[in-house]
Amino acid sequence: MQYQYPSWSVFLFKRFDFISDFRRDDEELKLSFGRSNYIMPISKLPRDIDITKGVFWTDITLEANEQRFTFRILNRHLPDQFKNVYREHVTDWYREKADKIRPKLLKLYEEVRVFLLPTQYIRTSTFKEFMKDKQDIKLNIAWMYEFCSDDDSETLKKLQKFFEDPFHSFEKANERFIEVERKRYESVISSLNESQQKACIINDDTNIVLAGAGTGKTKTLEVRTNYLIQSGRYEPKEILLIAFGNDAKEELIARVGKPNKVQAVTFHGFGRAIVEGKLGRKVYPDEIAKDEKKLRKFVDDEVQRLLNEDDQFVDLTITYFDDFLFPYKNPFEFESLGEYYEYIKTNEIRAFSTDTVRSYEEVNIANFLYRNGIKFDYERLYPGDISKSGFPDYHPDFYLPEYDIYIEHFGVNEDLIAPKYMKPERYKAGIFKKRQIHDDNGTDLIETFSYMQSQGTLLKHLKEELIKRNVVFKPIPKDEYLDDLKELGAIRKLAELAANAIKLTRTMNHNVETLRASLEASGNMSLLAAVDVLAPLLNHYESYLEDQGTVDFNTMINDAIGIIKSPNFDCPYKVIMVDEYQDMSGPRADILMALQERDPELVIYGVGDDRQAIFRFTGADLSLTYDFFKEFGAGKKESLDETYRFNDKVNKVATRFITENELQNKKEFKATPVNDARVHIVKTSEKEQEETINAVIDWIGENYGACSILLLNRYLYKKPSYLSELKRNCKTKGIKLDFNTCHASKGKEADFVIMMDMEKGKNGFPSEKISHPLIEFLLPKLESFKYAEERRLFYVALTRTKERVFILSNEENCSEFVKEIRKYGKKYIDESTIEPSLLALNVTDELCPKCDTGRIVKRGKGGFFSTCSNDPQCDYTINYCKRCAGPRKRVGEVYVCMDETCKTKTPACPNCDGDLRPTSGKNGPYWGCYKGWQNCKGSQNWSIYIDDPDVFLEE
Ligand SMILES: Nc1ncnc2c1ncn2[C@@H]1O[C@H](COP(=O)(O)OP(=O)(O)OP(=O)(O)O)[C@@H](O)[C@H]1O
Repeated sequence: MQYQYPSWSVFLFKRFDFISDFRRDDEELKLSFGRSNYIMPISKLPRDIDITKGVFWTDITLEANEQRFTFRILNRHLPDQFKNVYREHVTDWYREKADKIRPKLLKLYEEVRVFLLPTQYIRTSTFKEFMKDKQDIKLNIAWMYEFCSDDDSETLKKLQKFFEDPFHSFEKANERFIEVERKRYESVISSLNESQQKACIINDDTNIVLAGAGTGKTKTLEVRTNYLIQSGRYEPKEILLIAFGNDAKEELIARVGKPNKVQAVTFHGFGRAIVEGKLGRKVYPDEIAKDEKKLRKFVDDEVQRLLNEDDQFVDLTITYFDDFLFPYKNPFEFESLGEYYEYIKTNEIRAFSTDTVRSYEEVNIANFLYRNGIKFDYERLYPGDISKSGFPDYHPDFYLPEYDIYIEHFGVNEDLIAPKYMKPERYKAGIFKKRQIHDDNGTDLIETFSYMQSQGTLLKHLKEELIKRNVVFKPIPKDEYLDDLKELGAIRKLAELAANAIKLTRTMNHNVETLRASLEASGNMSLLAAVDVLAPLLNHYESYLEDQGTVDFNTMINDAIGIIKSPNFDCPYKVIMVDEYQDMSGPRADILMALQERDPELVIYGVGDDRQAIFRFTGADLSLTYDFFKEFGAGKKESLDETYRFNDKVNKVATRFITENELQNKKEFKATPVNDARVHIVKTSEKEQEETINAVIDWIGENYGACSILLLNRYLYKKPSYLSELKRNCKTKGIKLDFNTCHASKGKEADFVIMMDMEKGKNGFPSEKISHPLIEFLLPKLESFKYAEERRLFYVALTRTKERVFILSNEENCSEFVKEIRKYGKKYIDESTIEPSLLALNVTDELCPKCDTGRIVKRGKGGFFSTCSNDPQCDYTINYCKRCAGPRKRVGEVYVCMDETCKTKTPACPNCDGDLRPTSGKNGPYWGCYKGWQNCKGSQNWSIYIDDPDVFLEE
């Protein structure tokens, strides 16, 4: 339709700017207004236009290509008609366009519909391939609906929705597929719950099922294997199951492999089979690669040989021990004196010549003096006058009797500030008092400081000071020093370290050169001394394997990767399923990646639990679980939501404990509710543990009858010597008792768990052993959360139970973990079902006021005095009233019992804080200090107290 002008208006064209022409020309609208011509692409124009009518004139606005064009016409010039004509031209254009596009879109919709049909699990790669040529499609097609039939409109709406978020539609399609499959294969998967069924059916390129203990991960693997075969998707020979250890493999074979005729292997076995397949002959892993003890012996023998025959190795070893005799930690890193004492005790930091040195730095000084043949006494009583100092007695750290020189080591920084837990103000005042004592008495004092140790100048400074005083250095011969190192156990530990480092260097695919290079690159220069000692041992190991014609697991895995990457390798598997995926290590993941690269169709499926990752010490890297998709490419993650093994009370304790570490999976699982607490802390002591285990077994026997018990220990060497007796005792009650380490208990379950030896320390739980910095360097990075790995191990141990866990707590040396779960309250933690042992009763809940972490332990038959549980490092003692064992306080020269009905007095030592006791000497009875054994000579005249009826006399 053309815009029709009124015939009379023509004359106006000559006087005003009027529309002289307005029509559509294919894709454009053409408008002549006044003397100007406008061409506007219809695709850029709005469907309608605005007109604003005035009394005589109408304003018409057109916008196209970001240009705005407004013109004014007389109302008589029929603006409405103009508007209609405009609308008609544009609508025609859209209609024609819709007619052209509609069939293409309907075809596209059909393609999408068929793609999303629930006939298969759509893999991420398939989805990406499908979307490859559709990435740029942005469907703005709402305008089309008016030109389509109702049916077509509905279809187009669905298509538009798909392109708004294709990934969502893809996920929905897979959900529909899962629903269809659940119904279709109900008979195959009905033993699983809903979340397990989902996890069973997913089949993306990469799949990870992460779930907590007892949620049926292995069961899901079992049923999934059956489902994949029953549904005809895969043949048994196309499926491979992989476990980490031999025990786990055997379990996988029994539960999953055999019933489905599917192969189950370990990673090492898999690598070996690939290598043997290629070579057409058997390869043999060497005994020293298979057996840790044999490797230790192998390395130990070589260390001994080198120390006897190779001077250069001897020098390297001695240099190594200058820095690494004991694991060093700066005293300022500790929170309390107790923590510092625990570090000394735990790491068995002691000097060659004496057992009593209190700090790491003092040990260093003692060993330096010893190595240089300088005689010394440690903490000998100072004989000079100390009366002005206010000290009851004074024991300088070191005294060199041949030279009459004293050495004091002060635990302070450059500003003479001690760590907080040392009461810095008092400590600083003490430094000045000690200096004053030496000044007053004219004795020679050498001072050393903590900050010197951190700066690496401690021994240099000491040496300079000693040389200034003409002290003669007579270094003990190397042989003698080596003997001392042997006696201290340091050479044995070096061989142990080397064996471990050789294993890890191989596992992590390092050699001496790459190790040195990465230490240098990361600025770990001090560790180069350790690598210098390691190098000849590692070379010996490698040439031994070569000479024997044998291999280790690292060779098998690396060779297997090489073969997989070679052109002729043909992988028979289409699905690889890994149990306990959280134990994955870098080289093992490399095998899977090499297979995946070879065949992009390969499905990788892992089931695991990040809470049960406890094998970092073998090279397992939890980041491979957290970053699963980053490593293997995009895929599907599922989790299981119900635990079948244990009740809600065990579940609550285990979940709360493990999720203290923010990084762990936070998911809560459903569990069967019970009313009472099912985690029991049983108070006992080291000496009474056997008795306590029997008490627990008796209680279980009486209350439950026939059942199974898993007795767990953090360490294999702590396996009870009386285990067979325990087993016999259990048998008579119809109870099956097994012993396991916590590590070996993974994957196992029993009605009851008894965790023995829960205590603090290097060989406690958590283990407070500081691992060597070289080992830490070789291992995958650990989260910074304190005891993260030990926490997971405790979680594994707790979650082996079906009914109850009994934690045997050595109260004299209480574990951090026990202290922590104690705080969960009576609803979850029970402490009264099993009676505490007698010695355990002596341990009070009171914390030591001196070191802050030890607990006060009542000692002596009547409990008349207490010590700190960090004894002997912490020397805190407190005496109670000798008559009633009540608290007392010092009043002048006597201690007075604060109990109003007792009020007994005990004479106090005038020289120290000890009690005086009736003593007989040459000249008859007198009051002598109890601390005579500590060289205190404090005494009082017998006659002073003898007539006072309140003074305690019995002894
Ligand atoms: N759907 C289910 N119904 C009943 N019992 C189940 C179900 N799923 C698993 N179980 C049972 O729960 C227990 C734990 O299962 P499974 O060993 O497969 O768990 P898991 O997750 O592998 O455990 P963990 O990680 O602690 O080794 C087994 O006794 C198993 O038979």
